[in-house]
Amino acid sequence: MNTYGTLFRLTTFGESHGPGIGGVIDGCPPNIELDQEEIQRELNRRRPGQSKIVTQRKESDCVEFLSGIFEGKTTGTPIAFFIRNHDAKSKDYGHLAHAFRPSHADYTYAVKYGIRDYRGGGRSSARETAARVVAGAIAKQVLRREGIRIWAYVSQVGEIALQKAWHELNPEAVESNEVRCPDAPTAEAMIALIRQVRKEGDTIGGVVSGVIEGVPPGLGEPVFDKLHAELAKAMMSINAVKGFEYGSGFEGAKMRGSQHNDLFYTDETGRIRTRTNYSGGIQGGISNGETIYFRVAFKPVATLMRSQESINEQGEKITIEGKGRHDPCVVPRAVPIVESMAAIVILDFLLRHRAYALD
Ligand SMILES: Cc1cc2nc3c(=O)[nH]c(=O)nc-3n(C[C@H](O)[C@H](O)[C@H](O)COP(=O)(O)O)c2cc1C
Ligand SMILES: C=C(O[C@@H]1CC(C(=O)O)=C[C@@H](OP(=O)(O)O)[C@H]1O)C(=O)O
Repeated sequence: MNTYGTLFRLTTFGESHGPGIGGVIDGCPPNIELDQEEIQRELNRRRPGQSKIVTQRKESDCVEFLSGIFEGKTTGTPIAFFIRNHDAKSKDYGHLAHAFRPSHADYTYAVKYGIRDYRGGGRSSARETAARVVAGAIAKQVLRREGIRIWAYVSQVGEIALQKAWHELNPEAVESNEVRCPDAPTAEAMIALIRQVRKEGDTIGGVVSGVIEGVPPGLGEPVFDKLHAELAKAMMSINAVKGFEYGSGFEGAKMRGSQHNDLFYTDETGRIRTRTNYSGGIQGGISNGETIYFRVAFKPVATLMRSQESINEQGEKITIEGKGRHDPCVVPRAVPIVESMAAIVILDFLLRHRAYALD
């Protein structure tokens, strides 16, 4: 479906080469003073054309709010918004009207619907994620009032992996370079690799790490809607995502219980804490009050600036030319998308948690 969330719900609409992209947020709490410039700043972090290592499509991505906000505050009614497309170059997609790009969504959309907007991949384009960033920026502002902070950063591009854990990093440094890795020497190496790959007409994958601090204990449902299950779904719903892990993740499979167990203690304020955090802040699908941290793996972008073998709608062998403006690596622009999806999930669970208490 085109809607996500239980109490804080986002519906998105639009295509990459249609008039624009937008959304409707239902269930946002009323009387929240919104900083609209901050929402625009978040969109600017995702915007195409923001640097030399991303797609060169030039969009201002200016968001226009149509409802749900009065005198700068949320009214509790649906918040509808629209972002107009200004720089779609649809002629770059003419050769794909009856052909399928390898590993994009052209074939699966054609087989599912029997009709597709081939221009820019239509609805399968990551342009849709602009709407998620608007909702995420609003959710983040609500969560900040609750002392919850969400941040993400690029921790890997190809084989270049940041060798520091989240707690050794300065979140303020994420925006200090165009790849969004908060460690300057690693960022430099990542940028050089993306430039090199782009020069070769190729693309490369990467990892975005996410951190959620200040989550109270008790968020999440115990069986199906486990907090980590919803985070996984939210992250896996982002274009080009191939993997999600939280806490010790796949590394945990190599460990023994005696190493992996997070031992409890009571701190000086009387709060129950754990000495280690292999659980990643979630036990039994419910937050335990420790920091939630996770990793999201993105594949290399499917559209290459070189020719590739493929087939057309008749199943005949063809060669697809590399054309248009594409990201050589998605992770620099995926950082605000990951933060946004995390914020939407956490706010939704916070509202669900509050619904348990009547006073
Ligand atoms: C921020 C971002 C930017 C992307 N840019 C491109 C792009 O320029 N070209 C492209 O072919 N795919 C791009 N993608 C990936 C496609 O949208 C994605 O591969 C496609 O929808 C097929 O879905 P799947 O890879 O999840 O199976 C991007 C993804 C993200 C998250
Ligand atoms: C437009 C955006 O990124 C696009 C994401 C995308 C894809 O296939 O996902 C392919 C390219 O689309 P187009 O060729 O139509 O410009 C990117 O530029 C955006 O993120 O706003």
